[in-house]
This record gives sequence, structure tokens and C-alpha cells, in this order.
Amino acid sequence: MHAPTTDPLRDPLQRERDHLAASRAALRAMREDVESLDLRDVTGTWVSAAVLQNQIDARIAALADLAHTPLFFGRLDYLHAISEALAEGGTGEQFYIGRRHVHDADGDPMVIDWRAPVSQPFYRASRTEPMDVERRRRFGYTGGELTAYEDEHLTDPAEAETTSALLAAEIEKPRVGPMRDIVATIQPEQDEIVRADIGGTVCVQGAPGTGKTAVGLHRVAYLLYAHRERLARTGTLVIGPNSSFLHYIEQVLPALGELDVAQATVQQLVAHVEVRAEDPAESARLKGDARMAEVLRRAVRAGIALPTEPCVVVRGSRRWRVPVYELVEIIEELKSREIRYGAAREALPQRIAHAVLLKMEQGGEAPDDRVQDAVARNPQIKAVVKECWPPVDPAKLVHRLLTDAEFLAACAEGIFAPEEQAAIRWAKPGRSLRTAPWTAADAVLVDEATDLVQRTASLGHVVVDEAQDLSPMQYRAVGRRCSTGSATILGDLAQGTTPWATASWADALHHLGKPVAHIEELTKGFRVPEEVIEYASRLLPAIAPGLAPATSIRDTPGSLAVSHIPDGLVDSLVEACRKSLAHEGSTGLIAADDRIPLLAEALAEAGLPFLDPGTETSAEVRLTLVPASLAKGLEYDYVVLDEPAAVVAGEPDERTGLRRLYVALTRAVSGLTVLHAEPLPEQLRAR
Ligand SMILES: Nc1ncnc2c1ncn2[C@@H]1O[C@H](COP(=O)(O)OP(=O)(O)OP(=O)(O)O)[C@@H](O)[C@H]1O
Repeated sequence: MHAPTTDPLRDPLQRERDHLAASRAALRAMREDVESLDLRDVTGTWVSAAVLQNQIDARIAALADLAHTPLFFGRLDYLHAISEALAEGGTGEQFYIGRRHVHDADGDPMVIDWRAPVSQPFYRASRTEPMDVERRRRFGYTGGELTAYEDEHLTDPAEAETTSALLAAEIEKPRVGPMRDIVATIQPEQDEIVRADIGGTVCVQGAPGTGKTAVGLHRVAYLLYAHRERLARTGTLVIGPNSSFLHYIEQVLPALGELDVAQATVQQLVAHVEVRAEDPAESARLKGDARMAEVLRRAVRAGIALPTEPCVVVRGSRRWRVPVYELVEIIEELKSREIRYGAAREALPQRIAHAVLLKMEQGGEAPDDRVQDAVARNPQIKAVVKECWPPVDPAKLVHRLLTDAEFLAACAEGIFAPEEQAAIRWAKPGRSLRTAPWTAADAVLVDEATDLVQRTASLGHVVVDEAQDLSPMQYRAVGRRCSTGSATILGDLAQGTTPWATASWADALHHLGKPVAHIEELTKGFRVPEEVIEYASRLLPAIAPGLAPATSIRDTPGSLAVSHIPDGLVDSLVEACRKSLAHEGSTGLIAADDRIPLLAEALAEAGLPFLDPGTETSAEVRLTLVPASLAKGLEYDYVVLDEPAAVVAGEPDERTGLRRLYVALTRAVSGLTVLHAEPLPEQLRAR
């Protein structure tokens, strides 16, 4: 890295600072231009003026110069001039890369958006493939001030490959507050996923801390840039495992200038009924099984009946008769077509009316479309529809399936064995639909039934994080929300902790309805130090035998301490938290869920203020008490892990327990302290 010298003419750092100052001034001018727009001349009504004003306000907000997010973080010096199309309207050989586009008064770019084609070599160019880049420069900032830069001369054979000190500094920056963007340091293998084509679905298997979440969010930002109009129409959605996690990631996209991305958990997507109960593991697994889809399909169609009487329509002085066999033909034809139950129900009266119309024509009349519509509304026809294709209320239907043993048996015949059916049914049905003991898995069934009746609207792109925990039925629920778009599926099979956790990505993609997706693997870890990831990886043969252990980009000796504390474990934990808090950044005390109250009390007694994982850490309170079940996806500079054996015992089976432990062991950025009174699980014992 280069430190500043004092002569501004000879000092390249000073020149870069000057460019920063000029870019900031240009951004200010861009903002002032928008602020000074006078709407009076261009808009007709106050409504359109208000709409336009909103857009302008959003643009002004987007043009804000944020003190702590540097306007540019890199520079590319090309060997040859780049075409204007690639360079966002600019020409030349030198480009500054930043979070947003900034241009000067003549419209020439001063900073290029990181997502533009010309910026791509910043992330991908290498010595073996320099992509016409002579020099790549990375900038270092301290508190918003440009303080350093680092150069790579990609075409200079004499220069040796080094790891970037700025990248290491970025990763080691203390973690306080929500997740940050990684736009300045996206790695080549990550960039390939970020910029993958919108047409296909990408599935990423990645060990802990390999940047799956970060990559997924940057991919959304990239797609919004590259396909803005299309996605503005169709929408994008990020799905995460729980609200603490969504809260942790919610600032990343706004920091990248993208405000219009929805975030939800799967439960929120399928909130058709109020969840008031929990399933035993086996029932939940069966309800999440893809076989349920066929049971529901049969259930939805169970009410379809064939008519036994002709339909007689009276118009004026004449009567028109559609015989039974014709009605049967119409219904059979609709049944055989792959259209939604509700769409078929809407088509049925029109089909019968059409049959009446043909008879009217044969009878010498000349009816038009309006007559057909009127006939379709005839009470006789409505009566046939009601009897033969009755309306279906999805929640009521699922309620019936879960309470009426005979109905379930009829729909699940040959699909679920009787004992499986018994596990699917509610043990104690509530009295009404509203007070029924709906579980999270039941809500997914209602969602499937809803989609069988009426097609679910699809978004343009959906990102699913921690996808390994979804059941096949949940994959289907997500899949119908991107049936006409694409998806990014992120997960780690070794971190699957639900009873129905994904065993293979090919299965998951099949249930999602995207069987031909690319599966990429990320193994280079950016969070966990080498020593810690090696320790955690001892569990891999037991929890996910086929997976390669992650490597770490940081080899920080002393980052792991494991101690046996036969007496006074709680006091030692409090002490370990205190010690961790003596360092900069955040500390997480992770423990089995049922030990949380005990530890909460101990921390309170010791006068150590702490937060729960849904609350952001701040400079004042940097300690979070984390139940193991909520640790997934989160990270802390220092982690103190309480009693691994209890974390394992907190799950219904050993493999899930060890997976939960693997998650807990892989949350630390700088240091992990493991304290235990009981013996460690054998996989972790010293070898
Ligand atoms: N290219 C990068 N440059 C700097 N930091 C990075 C980079 N990639 C990832 N990180 C950081 O590494 C940490 C882990 O990233 P992230 O949470 O996205 O990993 P993950 O694969 O989703 O992990 P997990 O499986 O534990 O959920 C984050 O702090 C992230 O900002």
C-alpha cells in the first residue's frame, strides 16, 4: 500500500483525492439539477405532478453523498480505449469504479457503476487473463477519507501475485450493526454468480462464510441494474429463514441504491391462515413431502361431479336442452386439461352456454357473443356449475383433509400409508376454521391448494437464502413465485437443521421447478479463520459426507480456544464474554435454546447488557445472546460457545444436533471460545 507524500503534483494519492473531490462536486451538481426541476410547466394535473415529485424525491435521495460509503473504490487503466457502449457513455482508458454513476457537466463519466460492463474486469481480470487491463488500483478509506491505494500491474510478468492487504483489512473490520455490502472486494468466483444471466436459475452450495448471502444480495442489485425495466414490472424478492436474519441483511440493498426489493420468510409468503400450533417432527416431514401435492390435487378435484340430468335453458318462448352426455363431455374435457380449478370453473358456464348457442343456431336463430354471456348467467346453468364444479375454499379444503379421516384416506389412497395419514391428521382439531391448530406446514398446504384453484402471481427474480432447510412443499411454494422468472438458490447442505432438510440440490431444484439450474460450489471462506473452520470441519464426515471442507482466506493463530470447565461454567462464560468485549466489535454468546434463560440471568447479574439476535448491535451494546436455533446466517467478531453437548442434545436426532453445532461453530470472524463442562461430542475431541 502507498502512504501519502506531501507534493500534490508528484503525489498520486493527492491526485486521486482530487478526483474524489471533483466527483463529489459533480454528484452535488447532479443533485442540484434534479432539485431545481420546475414541475409547473411539464405536468397537467396535480396527480401527475405528485407522481413525478415522488420520483424526483427518490432520485434526489439516490444522489445523496453518503459520508461513510466512498464514492469510488477502484480504478481500471485499460491498455486500449473502451467503446462508449461499454463505458456508460464515456470514452478513454481510465475508469473509476464506484457504487453509482457520476458524470460531470458535459455528461462524461467520473465514476462508473460497479455493475456496468466496463467494471467487470475490476472483479475478474487476472494475470492469466488480464482482460486488457494494464493496472487495477484499489483504494483504502479511513472514515470517509481516501488514505491509501494498492496497484496490480496485470500485464507485467515481473510483478509477483500478492494477496490484497485492503481485502484483508476489509474482512477484519469490526462487525457492529447490520451486514455490509462487499462491492469493493467481490471475488472472481463470486462475481461469476453475481453476474450470471437472468434467464437461468443459479444454485450455490457454499460452506459457512463463503459469501452466499452477500453474493445473493449483490446479484439482486446487479440484475436490477441490467434488467431494470423488466424487474420493475415483475418484482424481486429475497427469502430468508427468519426475521432476525432479514433484519440483519436489510441494509445491504439500500446501501447499493436498491430500495424496491421485497424481503420475506417462507412463512410470510404463505400466511393464508394463522399459525397457532407446532407439528411433531414426523408430521411436519410428511406434510412437507412432495407427495402431498398429489393428495391436494385430488382433494381440490374431489368435488367434481358428473351431471345426471340435462340442462334446460328457457329463453323467451323457447326451451333449449343440453343433454347429459354433452354436459359430461364438456366436464371431462375440462378435467383433462391442465388449467387451474378456478379457471375451469369460470370456463364451464361459457362452455354450456356455447352448446346452447349451437342449438339456437341450428334452430334458426342468429345469437351473438352477448347472447352467450347472457345464457352463461342463466340460473339453470349456474345450478349445473354449482353441483358439478363446486367452489373450493383452499383453507376449508385443507381443514377438511386434516380432520376428516375418510376424506384424507380417499385423497391419499396409494400415496400415504394409513399410519402416515394418521400422522398427517390433527390430533385435536379446533372447532372453527379460525381456531384450528394450523401449523407452519399446514399453511404451505393451503398455499398449494390456493395455487391449484388460482395461479399464484410470479415475480421476475427470487433469491432464497439458507435454502437447505426448505421442505419439498416449501420449494414448490417458492417455485410458483418465480414460475415465469428465475431464481438464485443459496445454501449449505451441512447446515440443514430441519427434519426435511435438503439431501441434494438436484432434488431441491426439481421441486422448485427449475431442474436444469447450474449448481456452483463456493469453498473459499471469508468469515471464519483457518483454525476455527478446520475445527468445525471435523464434523463434516458425520453431517454431510460428500462436501469439501471450506478453506479460509485468513490464517490467524490463536483464534480458537477450547476449555473444559468442570465447575463454574456459567461464571467462566460471563468472563469469556467480558474478555471478548475488551476487543473492538461484536460478541455473540451462543447456547442451546433451553440454556438461554439461565445465561440471560447470569449476564444480567454480572451487569453485562446484551441484545437478542433481532436487535442490531451498536457501539453501546455489542453483546448478543444467541439461541443456537437463531444463529444461522449471522456472524460476530467474537463468539463464546456454551456447552456443545447441549447444542447437540437440543435437536431431535444426533445428525441434526451436530449440524446445529456446525452452524454455531462457524459464526466467528476473529475468535471462538468454546467452554464445556460435559464431554465434547466425539468428533470434536482432540485427535
Ligand atoms: N468478497 C468478499 N469481500 C469481503 N468480505 C466478504 C466477501 N465475501 C464474503 N465476505 C464477508 O464474509 C462474511 C460471510 O459472508 P456471508 O454471510 O455472505 O456468507 P454465507 O456463505 O452466507 O455464510 P453462512 O453459510 O454462514 O450463512 C460476511 O461478513 C461477508 O461480508
